[in-house]
Amino acid sequence: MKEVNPSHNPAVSFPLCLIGFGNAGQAFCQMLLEQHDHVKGTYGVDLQIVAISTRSKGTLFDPRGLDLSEVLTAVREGGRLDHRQSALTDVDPLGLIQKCGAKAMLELSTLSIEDGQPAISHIETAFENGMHVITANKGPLAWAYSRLKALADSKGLELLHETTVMDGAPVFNLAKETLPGCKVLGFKGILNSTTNFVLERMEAGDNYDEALQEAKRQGFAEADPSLDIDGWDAAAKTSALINVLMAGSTTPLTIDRTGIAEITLEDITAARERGGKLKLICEGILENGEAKGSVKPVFVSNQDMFSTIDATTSTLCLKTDLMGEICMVERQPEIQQTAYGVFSDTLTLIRRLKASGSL
Ligand SMILES: NC(=O)C1=CN([C@@H]2O[C@H](COP(=O)(O)OP(=O)(O)OC[C@H]3O[C@@H](n4cnc5c(N)ncnc54)[C@H](OP(=O)(O)O)[C@@H]3O)[C@@H](O)[C@H]2O)C=CC1
Ligand SMILES: N[C@@H](CC=O)C(=O)O
Repeated sequence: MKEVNPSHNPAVSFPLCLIGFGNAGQAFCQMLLEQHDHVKGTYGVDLQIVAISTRSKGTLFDPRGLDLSEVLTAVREGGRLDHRQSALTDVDPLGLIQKCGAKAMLELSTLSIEDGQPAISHIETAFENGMHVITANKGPLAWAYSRLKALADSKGLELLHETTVMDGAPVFNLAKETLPGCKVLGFKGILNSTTNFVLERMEAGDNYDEALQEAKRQGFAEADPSLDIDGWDAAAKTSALINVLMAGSTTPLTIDRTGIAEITLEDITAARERGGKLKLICEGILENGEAKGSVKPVFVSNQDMFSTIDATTSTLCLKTDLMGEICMVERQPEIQQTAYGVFSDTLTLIRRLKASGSL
């Protein structure tokens, strides 16, 4: 759909606050730099990042909007955000969310598998301060989705989270927006790029440690890659899918989880000799009316579509009551596809606000 700013009115300023400025935050800002004028021309909205918080690289706040090009150069060249002294602040993330005056807070901080914190508090504080929320961090969905969604609804605010599973591929949008009347009864997928990549490299005879280093270098491994290897990231995604699409109340701890740490070259060779591969499979099922999840390495035969899911590629098959099974494949995503997930949620938010007349 082509939407053009029809009124030729001056663009409406739309300030954003970023909590977290690592691989995803920086890639999103790069995309925003490139797409800013297009968004302004199409939607009549002037997207401005007014605040950025990190754990160790510094915090920035400028209500007039930060110069993204300068910020990106500073962090890439010096590893810190101190490009302009006047924008530097030492306020903590919650204080920054309270004072920044943004219309939306983007939660792009590190996954915390034990409890989803402090990202859950960041989101609650944003809602308490009248901000919409976009999260790439799956912890809050895995630990507190129904509570956060209820809070958002009670305040007439949006909670958007497309990036949490399969980056920018429209997984949640597919189920929520394009399959009216359909119930999701279960799902099966390969949802963790790092483990899929490492297993494939091991199949090719490469060294496990080198494969993991490469996943870190390319920016898709978690800050603590044991969260990928031990199946925790996949468990958080499985939990998020169950909680959002199947009205479940799981956490990563209630997902039946086995990672790939124990898989040996002998296991991989044995799978090849049996005519297949080992893949880390995520599943959600309904058992006696209760939604349950599992993550485990499974033998997949070479005739199975899942055996073609190579490198960082991921896939998800949804089992529905009225539309049978629908599968989506995200072919070899890079960090740009993560950035697109956040960018697409930003546009979804703008479109919804415009449609409801609140922008
Ligand atoms: N990378 C990917 O391909 C994808 C990532 N995701 C999710 O997106 C999120 C971000 O990922 P990514 O950018 O790769 O992760 P990074 O580790 O590269 O970046 C995380 C950022 O969050 C900051 N941070 C951590 N804790 C806090 C805190 N308490 N307060 C403020 N800032 C904090 C870090 O600060 P500092 O810079 O000082 O370390 C860093 O800037 C994660 O939750 C991840 O699971 C989702 C889909 C794909
Ligand atoms: N660490 C994750 C990144 C995206 O969620 C992965 O490897 O899939």
